[in-house]
Amino acid sequence: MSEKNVTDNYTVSENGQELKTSKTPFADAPVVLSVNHVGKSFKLPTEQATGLKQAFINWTKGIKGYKTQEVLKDIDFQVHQGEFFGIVGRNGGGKSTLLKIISQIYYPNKGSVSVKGKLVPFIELGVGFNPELTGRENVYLNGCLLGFTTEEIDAMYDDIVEFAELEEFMDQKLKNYSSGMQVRLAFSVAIKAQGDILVLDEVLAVGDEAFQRKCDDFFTEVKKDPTKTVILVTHDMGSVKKYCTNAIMIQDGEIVARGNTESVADRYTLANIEAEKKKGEKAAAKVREQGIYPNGLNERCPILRTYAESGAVCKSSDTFRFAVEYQYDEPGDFYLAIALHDIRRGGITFDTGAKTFKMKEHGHHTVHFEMPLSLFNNGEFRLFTSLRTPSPANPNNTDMVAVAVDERACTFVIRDPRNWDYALINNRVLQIEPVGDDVEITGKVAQIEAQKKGKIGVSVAADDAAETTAATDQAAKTEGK
Ligand SMILES: Nc1ncnc2c1ncn2[C@@H]1O[C@H](COP(=O)(O)OP(=O)(O)OP(=O)(O)O)[C@@H](O)[C@H]1O
Repeated sequence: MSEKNVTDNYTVSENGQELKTSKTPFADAPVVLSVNHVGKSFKLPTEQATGLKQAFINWTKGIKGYKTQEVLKDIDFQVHQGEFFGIVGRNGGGKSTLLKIISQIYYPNKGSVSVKGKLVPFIELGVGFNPELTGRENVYLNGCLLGFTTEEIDAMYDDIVEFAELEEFMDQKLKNYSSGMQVRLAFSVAIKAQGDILVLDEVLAVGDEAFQRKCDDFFTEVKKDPTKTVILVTHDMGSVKKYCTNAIMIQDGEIVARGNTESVADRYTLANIEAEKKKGEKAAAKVREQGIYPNGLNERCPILRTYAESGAVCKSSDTFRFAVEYQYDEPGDFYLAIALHDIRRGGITFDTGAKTFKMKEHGHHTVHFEMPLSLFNNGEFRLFTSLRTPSPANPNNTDMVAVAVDERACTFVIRDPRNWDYALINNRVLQIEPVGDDVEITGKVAQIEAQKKGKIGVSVAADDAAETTAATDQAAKTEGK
């Protein structure tokens, strides 16, 4: 794996292959967090000695009674002032451990961390809060633990309470708060405290929809402030792309991708898809060996899974190829129906219909399909396949025998710099035409039109993907919420 100095260039590298490099706009800002070759391991107990005699026997046999788990291996990166820095990775990769080391909750076994400025962590709920104290007392206690003076907390108190929307509850004991209210208070203290570096584990930043919207607005604002630095651990690639200026991906305690947020997000999505595929293969093997049927399958159809045969991160110009593996031994007609689910927006975007694909082969078989993606804007999609037989009561209808869900469904994403993110269908394939002469088509759509008519030979630049009017932006924002 080759990596460039993140202070000068963004680099995503995997198996020695550089994916993308560009100059970071924060390269000239001072470094506020430096994580230098950090390593961390934990001792996990294996055999416990029940007494001195056993301890002695274990010692003579060289049995230590614990094994060492290396959770972080040589983590090395820097964060500049003003950056919104994302840390992504699959479960158990070591992200929380890294945040705890950055926040001085854990010490590293090797390497060092240096922080310039006041660092405010929000990584473990309940730390610094006492259920027996009131909301007001807890704000002061927590502020004090974060290193603020009483005068400083006085100055930010109203802001914290207003953001948490807990004005009427501040004199109640924390133990009487709902869990959502506790999260809101803790989160508000963290983000409204006048720190320089905010360290956030996004998993904790939950709340109702209205509160999430406020957090969303806060992130958008803080991103514009060149004096504030945010370190965010998240599993949501939408947040990474929306807020982060730079990101790393941690896998098995190592940085496997760093830099450009798009590339890091794609790397993470691919890792998830790969892991899902492996789980699907394992489950299929288990069915064959042990006759255990996973969710959606049964003894009539013990195998049904859909998997990508082309890359799972696609462009609009790609044709997505996928396969469906099934086992069905009963005589008679049977069909495959395929539905396309839009993960981000919800809902079924497309359905082949129950009787479109009649299968010719019984037994254990794999069939292959392809689907052009030219219609869609950027998004995340999932293909669900069901195996169906004609309904005995009405042969025009079908009954579902089995359905491929969970890791047996197939996920793919469309990421194309020419596309917009918020609308489903791209404006190279669908346009609304004005009737009459009182509307002029301008901007990107006019360029596409002119291109189609052969008036201009240039292609639409990637930057145009960002071109949108304030009105449509607002509409999309409202829709998204
Ligand atoms: N105090 C501890 N003692 C022993 N093992 C620990 C401790 N803290 C973390 N681990 C182990 O370290 C590994 C990484 O955990 P960590 O919580 O850092 O991962 P993560 O990437 O944050 O995961 P997630 O996305 O699920 O939050 C796990 O195997 C976990 O069991």
